[in-house]
Amino acid sequence: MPEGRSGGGVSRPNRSTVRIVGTGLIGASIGLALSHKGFRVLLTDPSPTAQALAADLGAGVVADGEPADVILVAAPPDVAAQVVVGQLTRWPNAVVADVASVKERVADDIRSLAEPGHLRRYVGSHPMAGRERSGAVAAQQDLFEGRTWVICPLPESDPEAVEAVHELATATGAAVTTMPAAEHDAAVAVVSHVPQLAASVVAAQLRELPEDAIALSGGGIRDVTRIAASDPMLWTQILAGNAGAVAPVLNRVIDRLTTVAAALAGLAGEASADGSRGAVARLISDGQLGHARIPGKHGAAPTNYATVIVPIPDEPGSFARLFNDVGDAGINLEDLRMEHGVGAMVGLIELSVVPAALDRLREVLEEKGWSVHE
Ligand SMILES: NC(=O)C1=CN([C@@H]2O[C@H](COP(=O)(O)OP(=O)(O)OC[C@H]3O[C@@H](n4cnc5c(N)ncnc54)[C@H](O)[C@@H]3O)[C@@H](O)[C@H]2O)C=CC1
Ligand SMILES: O=C(O)C(=O)Cc1ccc(O)cc1
Repeated sequence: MPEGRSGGGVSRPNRSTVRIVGTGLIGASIGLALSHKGFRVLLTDPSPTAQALAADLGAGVVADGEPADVILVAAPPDVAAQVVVGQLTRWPNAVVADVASVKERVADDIRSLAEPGHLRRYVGSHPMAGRERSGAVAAQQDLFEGRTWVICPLPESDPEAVEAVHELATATGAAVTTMPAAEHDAAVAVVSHVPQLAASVVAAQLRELPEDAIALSGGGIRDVTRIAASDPMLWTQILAGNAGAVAPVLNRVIDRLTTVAAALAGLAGEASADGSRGAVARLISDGQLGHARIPGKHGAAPTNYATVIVPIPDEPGSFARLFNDVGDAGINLEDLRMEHGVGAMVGLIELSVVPAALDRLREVLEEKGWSVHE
């Protein structure tokens, strides 16, 4: 799509070569997925080590001077706009997209830095998949499989450019949805940014806990705090970049917690207890209703899977034996979780299947000598 050609005359770009700028967790994961699908992937990162590592892991090749049809900027949010503008300027025929977790701030910065004529080649985007770890070493080829990838075009974005980014996102296995940047930012404030703060504040309570208290940690605290292991630098940038949308949601959370804290103080005898149990129950019940709305795999309607818990010995080959036994019986595992047993060398594997497969799963496992718990 050469600069200066606009309107109906824009030709369909050749999308076979993709450049990824920023080869950390997300950049390298995209590179792995697209390389696997036969795209030629070029890698660029200001850190020579990050760039070489991504190439070594199979995310693409380092080829700085070679042009690409589409450039995906997977740099940290606070430099994303400036990197996008640099790429739009350096490669006048390329579509340029970013994958930053915040969209309105990045779009505003691009608009103020870029030449207006370049904006038609820019498309904002955000894969709703990630990990609590950084760098190419944590990259996964299937990271985007079945996850949502949001595209936030500018009003100026050329439909061909949007289509090019749509095609790449789809090639990673993601399901694409399109929405304005402001709507995206309001949504991720609730489904991603406040959850990060909630995980961090709960995990922070563990810092001073005595060893024998921390030893009681089970599935609940692990589930609620998994993303507390995230990178503080990245998350400071994300939260600062979406501060306007996050602050009001956080205030609503604080209001609800304040109500429950007052109710519990009442029940503890420090104040009036009238209505206290109702306030506590309302919060837990509203949480239940909200939780039930989280979509299932591949964005499908929420599904209640049936689960069994299987203790496995902490020794080489146990996992493989269990999975082979399930696989040989033709049973599809929908999900699995593992907890480490306390005080014994066992792991507790929670296997999730569709309810109709539960009896067969239980039967097969017992036949093969596994003990099975509900
Ligand atoms: N971590 C996550 O779970 C998700 C992150 N994102 C977004 O993806 C982007 C990248 O995040 P991660 O891969 O997690 O971070 P990361 O820290 O793993 O990788 C970032 C990479 O960008 C490079 N970089 C730094 N400055 C640069 C510059 N000026 N130009 C080009 N590259 C530069 C770094 O050397 C590093 O290799 C961020 O914008 C983030 O908001 C989107 C979805 C999920
Ligand atoms: O680890 C998880 O479950 C996540 O949800 C990670 C994540 C982090 C940042 C994003 O912008 C999108 C997804």
